[in-house]
Amino acid sequence: MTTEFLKPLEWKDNTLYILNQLKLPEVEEYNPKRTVEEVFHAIRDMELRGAPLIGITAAYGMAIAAQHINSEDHSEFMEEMQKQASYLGESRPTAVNLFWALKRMIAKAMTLGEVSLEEKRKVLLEEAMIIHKEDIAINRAIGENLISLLKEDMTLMTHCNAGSLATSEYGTATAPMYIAKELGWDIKVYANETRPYLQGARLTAYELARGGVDVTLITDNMAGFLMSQGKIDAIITGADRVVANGDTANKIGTMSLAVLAKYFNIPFYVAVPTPTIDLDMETGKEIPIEERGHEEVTSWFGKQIAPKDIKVYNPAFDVTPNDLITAIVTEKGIVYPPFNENLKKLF
Ligand SMILES: CSC[C@H]1O[C@H](OP(=O)(O)O)[C@H](O)[C@@H]1O
Repeated sequence: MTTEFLKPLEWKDNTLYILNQLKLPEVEEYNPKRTVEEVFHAIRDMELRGAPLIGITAAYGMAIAAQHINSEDHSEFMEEMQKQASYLGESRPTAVNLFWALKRMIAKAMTLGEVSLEEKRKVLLEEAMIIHKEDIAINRAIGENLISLLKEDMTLMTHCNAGSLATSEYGTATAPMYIAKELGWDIKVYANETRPYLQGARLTAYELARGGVDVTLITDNMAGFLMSQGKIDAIITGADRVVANGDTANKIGTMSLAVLAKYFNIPFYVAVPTPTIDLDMETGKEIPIEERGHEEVTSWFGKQIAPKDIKVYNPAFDVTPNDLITAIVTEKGIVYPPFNENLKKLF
């Protein structure tokens, strides 16, 4: 039996509708985004989030940008498209998928010098839809590659949300979990709540339970204790940027899990589509780490949970050193160390 997934976005009636993840799990509300500014704020304010989904949304944002350009002159068209791409590129710095999608849309636009403005708009919308459709196939392939590393009765742990609410359909880290369920395997999953935005509690627990996967929610500080009890067979996370030597940026707390996994000798897998791999960066030291507002730590939806003016440090990501990663699983195959030699073979 196949899984029915929540759609984090939908292009309908020439409008981009985005599921507002800030309201999940209580409310499933889709909001229309008709301007580049609206798309920018949806990404920046995390109405939607997740590296691949950010890329897909930015691609639709560039299609929307084209609809607001009225010049038939190609150089004027490209100048405005570049401007909008730079603007969207300022929304969030860590997930390389954003920049990958923007570059791909600009490259497509550059090939359209000889066609009408109307045709440019049509082709760019089609390109965004292709990027979206490709992501669905990529995630299924990641799941099929990753499940070959698992056994039917395993207990897994995942961090943050790298599921259908961060991508399309199967997700990346969650892809083998959904496929295992479809195969009738007895896979159990522990989802870490993932402070401060609570992607695990609000999104992963929600989507896996909704999809019929056996999921248990824990707070982040329980992860090590579970591992010490021998209850975790493997840890699977997503990623926001994997660089040439395999160092991996992902949600804050991921690196701590990888250290614990090493200590307790538990396999640590990173599930990632190739657009999340950035070979232009040699090591994780180069990855820009987004810092977000203090209010995400001191309150939650208006409920003050810390002193209002307390000093706060709120990095949204950390970088897991490549030597803590067992394998990086992509749609093109499973990559083992030495990552600085093996990742580039994917391209
Ligand atoms: C497959 S999603 C990748 C990645 O994105 C999430 O970050 P955020 O929720 O801040 O966009 C998280 O790090 C996921 O693992």
